[in-house]
Amino acid sequence: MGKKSNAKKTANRNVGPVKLLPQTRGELTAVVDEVFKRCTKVPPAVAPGAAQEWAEYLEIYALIEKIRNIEKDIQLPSFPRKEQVAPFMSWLEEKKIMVKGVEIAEFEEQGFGLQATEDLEQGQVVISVPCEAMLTEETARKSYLGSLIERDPILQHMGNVSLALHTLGEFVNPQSPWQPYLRILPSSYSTTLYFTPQQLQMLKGSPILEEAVKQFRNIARQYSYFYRILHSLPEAKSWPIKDYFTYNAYRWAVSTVMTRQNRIPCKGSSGQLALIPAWDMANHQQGIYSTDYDDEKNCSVCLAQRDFKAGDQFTIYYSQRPNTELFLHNGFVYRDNKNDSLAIKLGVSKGDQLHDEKVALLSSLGLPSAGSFMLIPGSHPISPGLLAFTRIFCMDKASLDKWKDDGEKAKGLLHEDCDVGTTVQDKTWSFLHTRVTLLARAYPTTLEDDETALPTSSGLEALIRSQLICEKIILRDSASYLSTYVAK
Ligand SMILES: C[S@@+](CC[C@H](N)C(=O)[O-])C[C@H]1O[C@@H](n2cnc3c(N)ncnc32)[C@H](O)[C@@H]1O
Repeated sequence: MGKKSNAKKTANRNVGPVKLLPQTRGELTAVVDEVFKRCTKVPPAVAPGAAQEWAEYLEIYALIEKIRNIEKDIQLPSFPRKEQVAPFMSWLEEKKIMVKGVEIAEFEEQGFGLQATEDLEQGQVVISVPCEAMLTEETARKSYLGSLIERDPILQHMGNVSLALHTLGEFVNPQSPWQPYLRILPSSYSTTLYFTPQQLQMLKGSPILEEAVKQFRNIARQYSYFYRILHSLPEAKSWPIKDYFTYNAYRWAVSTVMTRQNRIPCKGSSGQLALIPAWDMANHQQGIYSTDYDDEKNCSVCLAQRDFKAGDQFTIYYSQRPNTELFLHNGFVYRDNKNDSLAIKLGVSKGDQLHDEKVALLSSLGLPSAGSFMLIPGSHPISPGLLAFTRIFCMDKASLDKWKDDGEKAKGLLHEDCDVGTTVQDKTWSFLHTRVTLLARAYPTTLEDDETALPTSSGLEALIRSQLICEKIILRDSASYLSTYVAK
């Protein structure tokens, strides 16, 4: 949760990177090549099953562990986090970053955050950050990595990857103007990139598992791809990033960007990703979005989302993310998340005799023929999209004919009180009930197991248990809601 402090380590910014012996470098390059080969192989025509994906993940994980072991002496500079607060505050002034009425403080498992030093009124400007102080896709292009970013297809199209390399490139460059900002960042994260296979296995049953495996593979691929570039490109020889580019360093940079990035407007385009110093010290709380961009002054502005009393934690509202996304992209879970949901994967089979009719009716409602449909917390757990999909999925030819030609009438399928006839409706409830029951059974632990274990868990285990509890509560409430219809 962005919390790990490196307070016990001593600052070693004058220590240069450790050079590997030629033989060790050769050994490392061979393992990196193997990771690259495995992560870039053309996927088979038929998607591999979960068991095969897991087996491949374990193989790539073992190779990455080998790499981490060879690279273990090449460490990023580390700085005791608390000691960076004073220099960071001076740097904010120098860069004309305005921070009024809040200061940096520690908030247990949330890591660093902001604390109100005076009463703040809703709508009051608390932080404003000029664009020139941020790390952005544009500053990445202007940095020493610019020539690579200009011609590399991945860096051209993936702003987050280019920002991650830029962040690492500046962190290992003692001359970087962003040093006081980069030194105050967490040294480790709770994103799934830091999970062991045993910890990932605890997520069995959760839709997060498949996504986390994909994410791990993507980052392993990117690491091996950039390793090969940085060790073959002639101009990279003098780049500070080259000697520090390890799997651990890349994972850190990717997690930094993943957990802190924001999109800011950019003339003539849809915007660009940025790391916004000081604003990104605020933790998340359910509420209203209160970050704005002042085009005239070219700065990001953060307003108080509500009244805060002196001493309160000053929080912002990140976005409408369900916990599965907060878990995957931000490394935390928000209990009582009003925007929570749990995805059920459904699709109309190509072999279904009514496939074309069903797909046509689904698309008239803007629904896909296959994809993720949501269960939501609360008294009506079947989201409109899930309800309409399942109704159409369960229709026979006569029902489909009845609904197909009138787009307006078809919209009624999104509403629970719409009369679709008892046969279709009964099938719908029964299908959903069975599905929800099966999903709940796919987890190796029960809701009670996780609730009992949570108070004595800590770190990543506590994070995983919290997520499992949120998912299982949605499933439990959905099953109980559906059973009232199925029992009738
Ligand atoms: C933009 S940073 C906020 C500052 C961060 N806490 C730090 O120590 O630098 C976002 C990260 O803060 C943590 N965080 C934010 N809001 C949280 C919350 N409500 N509960 C737990 N962790 C939270 C998560 O680790 C998240 O990835």
